[in-house]
Amino acid sequence: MKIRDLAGTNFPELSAQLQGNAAEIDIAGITADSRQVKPGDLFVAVAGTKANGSAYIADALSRGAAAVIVAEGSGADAGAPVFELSEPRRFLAQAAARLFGRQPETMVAVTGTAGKTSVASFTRQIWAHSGLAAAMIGTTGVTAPGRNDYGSLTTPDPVSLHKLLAELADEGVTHAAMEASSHGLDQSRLDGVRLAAAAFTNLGRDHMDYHPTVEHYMASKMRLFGALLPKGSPAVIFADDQWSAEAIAAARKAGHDVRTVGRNGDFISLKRVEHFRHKQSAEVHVGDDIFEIHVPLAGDFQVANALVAAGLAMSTGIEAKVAFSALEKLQGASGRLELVGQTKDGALAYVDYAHKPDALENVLESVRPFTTGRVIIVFGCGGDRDKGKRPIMGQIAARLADVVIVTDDNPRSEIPETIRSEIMAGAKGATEIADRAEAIRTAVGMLKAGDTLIVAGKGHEEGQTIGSVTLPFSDHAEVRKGLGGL
Ligand SMILES: CC(=O)N[C@H]1[C@@H](OP(=O)(O)OP(=O)(O)OC[C@H]2O[C@@H](n3ccc(=O)[nH]c3=O)[C@H](O)[C@@H]2O)O[C@H](CO)[C@@H](O)[C@@H]1O[C@H](C)C(=O)N[C@@H](C)C(=O)N[C@H](CCC(=O)O)C(=O)O
Ligand SMILES: Nc1ncnc2c1ncn2[C@@H]1O[C@H](COP(=O)(O)OP(=O)(O)OP(=O)(O)O)[C@@H](O)[C@H]1O
Ligand SMILES: N[C@H](CCC[C@H](N)C(=O)O)C(=O)O
Ligand SMILES: [Mg+2]
Repeated sequence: MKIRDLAGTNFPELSAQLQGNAAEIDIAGITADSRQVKPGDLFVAVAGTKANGSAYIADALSRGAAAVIVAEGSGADAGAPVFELSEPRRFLAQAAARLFGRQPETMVAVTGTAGKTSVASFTRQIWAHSGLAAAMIGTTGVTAPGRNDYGSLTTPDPVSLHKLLAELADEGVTHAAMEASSHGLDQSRLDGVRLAAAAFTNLGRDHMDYHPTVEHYMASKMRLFGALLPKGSPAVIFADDQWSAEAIAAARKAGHDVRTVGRNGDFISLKRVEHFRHKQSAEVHVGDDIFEIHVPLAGDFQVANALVAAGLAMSTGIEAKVAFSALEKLQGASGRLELVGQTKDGALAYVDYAHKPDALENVLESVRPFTTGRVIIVFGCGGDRDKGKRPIMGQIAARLADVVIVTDDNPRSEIPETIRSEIMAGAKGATEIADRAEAIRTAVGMLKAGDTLIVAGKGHEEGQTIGSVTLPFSDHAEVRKGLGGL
């Protein structure tokens, strides 16, 4: 594709720089990583958290880059076609969309602190139940007919994303639900994706290592409505969160068709919920129609996630009745309050992905009503991530669980003892067991009739990252091993 076609009408500042032969430069591919440049590629130099791509222009050119885009004011002149743009990240995403040129026809995205993976997965399942070829892209990777690929980021980088979307479209996938992380939104990873609808679940403390303030965090999430969703499209918003009003205001300001769900919702209005051990039933109203819905999953929050997913499916043409009947067969996303097994006398062992305060609080509160014995929790906090959440999570665990075991969860480059001691500072009476396998073994060994164990923080993850090495590790496997002897 010619560089002038990549610039299109969206980037007049680039078109203006493409004088004479420059406009005719052929672009074979695109990348923001100089190490990935192949002859004929366009290298887009972006400023990151660790490095600045503009330091790698010479590297990109030496590998055969046909042209380079840099941030305004970088003033790079390496004797090659180098063009300046005010928003190179936005260009990267839009240009990747143009180069790959196709995506599943109907795409939706969901943002929020907790529930994104679950909502994306449930939306895919509702579509699939309706006979559509549907995919989801998120923390657990890519799930589509004939595909179950592990992915490293919740929201992939734009070049990988558009390559993937083109592949999915070629495989016949017509519907795709994706997670929009705040990093992804802030870094314009989703710019260029054509969205039919978008959703917001909730906002709580997360990623405070990346966002300077909670307002910045919320504003990043609201880019989904303000910058990405085409004006007038359905914006499905969970109405019972303390940040719902803000999300509704942002979506209205952007001119969207706001559809609220939940107890305070007017699109899907939740009237009554009954929680059982492994499922919940609820009465919901949609206009004048009344439905009884059944969600075969534990955790109060799963009803909220199911309503957001139903709202998204209904916003893409699925009938309410069909969406709600699909909920009865929902499978939870891997490692989201997932019942892994039980002891002979019926104590339950769950694996969960709560790795932030609100999620931990929610999950502990969710299991209390059906726990006649003790609630036992095993968890840790990741290294190189928000340090402030550690004592808060310690306090929540100490307040809501009867037995707390603090252990390691991806210490990465930090000293594991330090992370644990920061959690322990808030967790009065907790026990510290560094080795996660031993911590799980110990907790499973404690289980008596009526108890519930939650191993939180890693969910679907299959490794433990210590330093820069990731060793194979699975909470599921360790829980099963422990239960094997009981
Ligand atoms: C903090 C963060 O989000 N970093 C992401 C970001 O990297 P960055 O732009 O900061 O990169 P950088 O290392 O500073 O380098 C700047 C630029 O120089 C380039 N470079 C660098 C070296 C070189 O030799 N040549 C070169 O061209 C890099 O390719 C990059 O384009 O963009 C990269 C490409 O898109 C991501 O891989 C990278 O994710 C890192 C690995 C990461 O851990 N991200 C996590 C925190 C994340 O994004 N998480 C969210 C939320 C998770 C959730 O809660 O669900 C997610 O969506 O996964
Ligand atoms: N609607 C919700 N409200 C509060 N907590 C929730 C909600 N949904 C899920 N959780 C909790 O958060 C954990 C992660 O859920 P899920 O993976 O669906 O969210 P996510 O937004 O994708 O998270 P992440 O950003 O880590 O990928 C669950 O294991 C559960 O503990
Ligand atoms: N996407 C999140 C997941 C954290 C999961 C937890 N196990 C940890 O390592 O902190 C992150 O990378 O911050
Ligand atoms: Mg997720």
